[in-house]
Amino acid sequence: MTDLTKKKLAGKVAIVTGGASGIGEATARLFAEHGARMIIIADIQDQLGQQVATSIGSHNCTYSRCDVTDENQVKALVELSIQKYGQLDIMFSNAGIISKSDQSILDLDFRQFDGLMAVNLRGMSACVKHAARAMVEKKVRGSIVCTASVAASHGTKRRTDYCMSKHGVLGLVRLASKQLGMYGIRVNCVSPNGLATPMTCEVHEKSVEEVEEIYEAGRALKGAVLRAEHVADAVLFLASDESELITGHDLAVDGGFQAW
Ligand SMILES: NC(=O)c1ccc[n+]([C@@H]2O[C@H](COP(=O)([O-])OP(=O)(O)OC[C@H]3O[C@@H](n4cnc5c(N)ncnc54)[C@H](O)[C@@H]3O)[C@@H](O)[C@H]2O)c1
Repeated sequence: MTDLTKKKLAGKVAIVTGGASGIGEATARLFAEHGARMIIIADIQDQLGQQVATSIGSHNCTYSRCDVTDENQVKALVELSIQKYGQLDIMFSNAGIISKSDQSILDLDFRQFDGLMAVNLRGMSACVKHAARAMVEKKVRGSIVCTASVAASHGTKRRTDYCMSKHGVLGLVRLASKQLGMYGIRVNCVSPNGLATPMTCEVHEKSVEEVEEIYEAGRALKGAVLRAEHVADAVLFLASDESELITGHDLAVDGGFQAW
């Protein structure tokens, strides 16, 4: 019989990139509720990241500055996990950005494109690479979860660079799941459609309520608001042993956005 009181991440060590805010913060909090031994919040917002870590508790959460665009910083982050906490069981590679300007392919600005790709695709690839290397070396049957988006599998009328970057994340997840399966390492992603986080409120220049209204219109499922906690639930499932046989999967958390 399933033990409903069992903590799903008991004893696990996890890294959450972009953990100072939004989906990453909600996930770090949920990982702590589910008994993770240590959660390392990695971000570039030092004050916020430290605040989140302190509010979760210094016994099971810490903040470490890491700019995911710099491979050496990602490598050092993973080494910190191994040196201080003995292993790395879960990498939630979630840090991401969205461009302010709403360019189409006709006016694609490659400076902006390069800046976004450096975080959303190169940064994510560095996190998968170094987490996987540590897991292979330590013979840990780890779980790597990336944050993709509904824009990973659909074309968009706007946000050209973002859409391309998230298609790349889906490719990364699929190929890494094939390549790392022989080591017992699983690689999956979650794909939310729009929700109100600091990132989307800033880009739309609108309040939380206004942003929620914009995205709600695109969903089949009415009467529920998509929040970061819903995405965190999906990440927890993919990070935990409950999804032991699931790899290479893109789990949509979109209220039926992709159902047509
Ligand atoms: N909010 C949405 O509607 C939505 C939908 C689909 C996918 N996503 C994805 O969810 C992820 C999290 O976004 P969010 O909505 O929670 O936004 P957010 O802005 O609240 O959180 C993103 C975090 O990533 C951090 N970050 C940015 N650049 C970084 C870097 N170079 N190195 C380390 N950390 C960095 C930020 O400081 C921030 O704390 C992103 O990958 C985003 O693309 C968001």
